[in-house]
Amino acid sequence: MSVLAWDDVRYVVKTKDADGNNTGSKEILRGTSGRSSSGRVLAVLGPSGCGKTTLLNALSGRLRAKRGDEIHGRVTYDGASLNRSGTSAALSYVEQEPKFFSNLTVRETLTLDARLRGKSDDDVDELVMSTLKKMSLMSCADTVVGGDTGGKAVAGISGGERRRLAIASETLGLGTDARGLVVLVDEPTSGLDAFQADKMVEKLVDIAERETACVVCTLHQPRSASFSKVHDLLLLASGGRVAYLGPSEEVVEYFKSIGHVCPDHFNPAEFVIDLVSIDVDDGDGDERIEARSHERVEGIVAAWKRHERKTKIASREKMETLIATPSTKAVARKNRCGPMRQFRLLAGRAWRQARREMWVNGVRMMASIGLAAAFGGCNFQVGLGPRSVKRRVAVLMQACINTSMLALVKSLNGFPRERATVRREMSRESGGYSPGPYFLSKLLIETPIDMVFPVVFGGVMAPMVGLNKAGRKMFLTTLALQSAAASSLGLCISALSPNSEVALAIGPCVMVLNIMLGDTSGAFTEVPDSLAPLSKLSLIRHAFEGVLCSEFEGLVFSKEDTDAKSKQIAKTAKGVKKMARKFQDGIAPRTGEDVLEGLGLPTRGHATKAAKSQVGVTVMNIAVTYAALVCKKGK
Ligand SMILES: Nc1ncnc2c1ncn2[C@@H]1O[C@H](COP(=O)(O)OP(=O)(O)OP(=O)(O)O)[C@@H](O)[C@H]1O
Repeated sequence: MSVLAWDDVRYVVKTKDADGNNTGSKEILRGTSGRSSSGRVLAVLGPSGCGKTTLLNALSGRLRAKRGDEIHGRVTYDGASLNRSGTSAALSYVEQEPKFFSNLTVRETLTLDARLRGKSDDDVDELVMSTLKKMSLMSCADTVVGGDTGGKAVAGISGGERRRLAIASETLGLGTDARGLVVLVDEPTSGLDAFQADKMVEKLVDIAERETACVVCTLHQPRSASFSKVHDLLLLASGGRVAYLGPSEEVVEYFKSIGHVCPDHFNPAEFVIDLVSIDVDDGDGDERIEARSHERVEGIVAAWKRHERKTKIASREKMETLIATPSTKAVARKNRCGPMRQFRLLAGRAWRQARREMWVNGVRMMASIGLAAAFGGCNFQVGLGPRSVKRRVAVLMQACINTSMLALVKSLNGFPRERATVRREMSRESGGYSPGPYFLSKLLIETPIDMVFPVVFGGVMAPMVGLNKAGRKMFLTTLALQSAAASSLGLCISALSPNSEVALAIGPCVMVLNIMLGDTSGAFTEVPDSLAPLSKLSLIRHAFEGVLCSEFEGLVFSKEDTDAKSKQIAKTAKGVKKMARKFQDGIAPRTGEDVLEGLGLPTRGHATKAAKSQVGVTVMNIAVTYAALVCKKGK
């Protein structure tokens, strides 16, 4: 038998008021100790806010101390520190609200997990099938999981099925591992009806017994039938103080021995939770009720300390014996596949996810065509007269901004939500994957799809406006590259931001700065000399220069404007004369090269250079995103 033990786990956080001022500190766990044995389920029970989830996070090594917080204590498995590499146990953590890729079916999700754990193709089908059966997921095996992974929210499996899938996904195939298995499950029954909750507890007991795993789960108000199924119980009072730790069947007897008798036909779980709960004075003036419940809880905690002290010598001897026994399972084995295989598997998932989001892509396509029609309609056939220069420049700038904004918002909106799922998977000790294969597969699948929309937008708009046909190919290429550059900026901001709200707040501001620094030609704004070096980082600048050059190179202007608006102006003799004079005096440009010269841009081959700069900015953003993913892996 193996033992998961934790000793004197303390967690103190700095507290702040609503205005962010320090108000002191709060001791969430005040030295919690306990143990759980392999092949058994330990249920952590206690009133709301007593620290059950915090304890589970501490056991899994997920508790992250912010500045000023304190974490102490030791968690061991068979005497070796649990959260160090080379421990003799695989650790699986099942979150309260598990997140998955929404468009994959239950079977596909488990198949990918099995493959990421390095199972051979021959074993995968059998393993997935047996897991589906064991976790009662056969009826929904081919239903999409659902939820929201960044595209649109998808209807999928029920809450209970989702929880069972999470447990299956985290423990898949680990029973065949040479190491021990620790499964930590946070609130597996919350939100389920009593029958489903009972079934869930049965599954946990089954995993513990079949896989000889240490299963530790937090439970909310289990009904008597569920309570009788778990092997051991850890009852916590406020501050994570232990009120009982031992076999669940002995809890009633123990409390009887300290003067708290469970009435007949009463759910023992409810009885013990009530005993350690504080009856808060609800303002009816009877403060004695609250004082009495405080007194009762303090008495129970003190009684447990005395009881523990009495039994300590015996239990310590037992523990030392266990630690001294060399574990037959103490063979650390890396349970994952190589980066190339990870890449292939994750690219397959990214493609499936994207393919099944065709509805969203259809909407994006309609929006691109609609916007192009609006742009084209407002600037219909600008002609080749002197006035068309200004209109061309304006339309090109608008196209760059529109393309950038759409791509930026898409990645700001989607990536942080996808990261929540990916973070869970990456941090898995077994069957996890590295940021590199994930990120590369995402880029290779999604970027080409994202580039289609600006090409459609430009392809519809350009002939409507009457843009230069000779430069059309380069114009569309620049817009496509711009979409990739803006999307990479969105990924970068999302990866550096702590959450999607921060990313969505910062993203548009960064884009506005890009726009401000993007017009070095002075067509719309002047960039001060001091900020000129920064403008090299502006993705709008490179796109704008690219589309200007592709548009104006080789263009020859006519003497007169032929569009309706210009004809209207030309009706006045004064207007006609003014325009003709400008053209003769050489003030109005005669060729596109004149325009480019006037804007301070090279007259030949600059569009290709600008495209290279766009690629440079994109690569830089991707590199920063990758570095952030590596640094924040598992956080
Ligand atoms: N970072 C934090 N800063 C301040 N207080 C915190 C922090 N994390 C947790 N708490 C507080 O610590 C207490 C324990 O939280 P925890 O989520 O572990 O309780 P719980 O027993 O799981 O509750 P529930 O059963 O309601 O889910 C709560 O009062 C919570 O508000």
